[in-house]
Amino acid sequence: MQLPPPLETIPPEIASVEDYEALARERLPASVWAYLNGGSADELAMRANREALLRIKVLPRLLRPMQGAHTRLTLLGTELAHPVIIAPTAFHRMFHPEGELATALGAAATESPMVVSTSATHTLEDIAATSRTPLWFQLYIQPDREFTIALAQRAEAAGYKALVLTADAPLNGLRNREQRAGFSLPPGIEAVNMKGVRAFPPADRVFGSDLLDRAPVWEDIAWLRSHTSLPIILKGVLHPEDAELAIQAGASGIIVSNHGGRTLDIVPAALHALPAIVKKVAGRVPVLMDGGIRRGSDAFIAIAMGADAVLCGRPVVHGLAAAGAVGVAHVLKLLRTELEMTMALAGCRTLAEIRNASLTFAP
Ligand SMILES: Cc1cc2nc3c(=O)[nH]c(=O)nc-3n(C[C@H](O)[C@H](O)[C@H](O)COP(=O)(O)O)c2cc1C
Ligand SMILES: CC(C)CC(=O)C(=O)O
Repeated sequence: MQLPPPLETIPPEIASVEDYEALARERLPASVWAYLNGGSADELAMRANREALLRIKVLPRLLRPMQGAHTRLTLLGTELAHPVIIAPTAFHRMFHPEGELATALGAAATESPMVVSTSATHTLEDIAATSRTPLWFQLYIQPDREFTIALAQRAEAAGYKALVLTADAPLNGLRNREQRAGFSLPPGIEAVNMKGVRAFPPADRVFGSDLLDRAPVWEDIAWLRSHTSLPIILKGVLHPEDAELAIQAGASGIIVSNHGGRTLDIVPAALHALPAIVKKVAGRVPVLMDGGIRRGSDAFIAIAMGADAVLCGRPVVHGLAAAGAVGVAHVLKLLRTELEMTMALAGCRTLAEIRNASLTFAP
């Protein structure tokens, strides 16, 4: 697959993460862009993620001491320099020739943990060998359960620190934008870690298809736990009762997410679902959130509403498409710096102090 050369240096007028969007778009075929930036159906859930964040305002506190300010946190026993994590996104070689290896280098430059997708385009072992930051492996439980276990065990052997079990996509959402743009995977782009999986041919129906009949259920979490010692983080939780079931099933963490608005389109913004889940979980396991994080101040708001950390999806891929590892590093650096500036201007010395920040709603 031929892409125009990535930028070698970052133009000085690139001031914010969203400036990367235009640079990425120029470098990608229209159908690939539709896959990357689209949501499902009418893209209501995707837009809701942004709108929810834009409506929250922070009442800053004045004249507070800031000596020793930092963004460190400990998550599942690992100390992290900051709370911005790379969300799992599929097929990085479709956006840049070096694919996930470039993303992992960018992550290392900014001490950002990375969640590697089941549908990565480099082997999970090669990504681990390149990485210098904590890696988590995102797992889709496959209809072929034996294959799923083998994949999870490969991730454990390669040094991944957790499994992120994505539960909100037993089927792909209705990807109307992709359909209209005629998206299909370009030649040479494949989910290499899935080689050898027992294939179930695509069905022309939803109900009664093998995919749905073999879709994962709650019992699969206990089954997965019996085959791995890695902590399992459940991704895609929006209902507080599902957060409770996840904890009962032995999950070590929860990601509140609507999959960036790419699965069911009639769900709330992840941010709106967050407070009830935080209340239900009551500190028993970490609660993370993704969807619409485009500024360090968005991370601040999510943390003020109870998230322990956030994940960022599309902007990282925009950075990758525009400028490879350098672009990824720059996107993450912008988010980190903006988070620190927001904390400084709001009078919060630590992430714990953000929790007590006073929030209000935009009129
Ligand atoms: C191009 C793309 C590919 C994605 N692939 C995966 C995936 O393989 N596994 C997964 O759990 N989530 C996947 N997601 C969802 C992200 O992990 C994340 O939930 C979402 O992108 C967060 O929203 P944001 O893009 O607004 O930051 C993907 C998202 C995008 C945009
Ligand atoms: C391979 C896909 C199922 C990846 C995904 O989760 C997405 O595109 O949102």
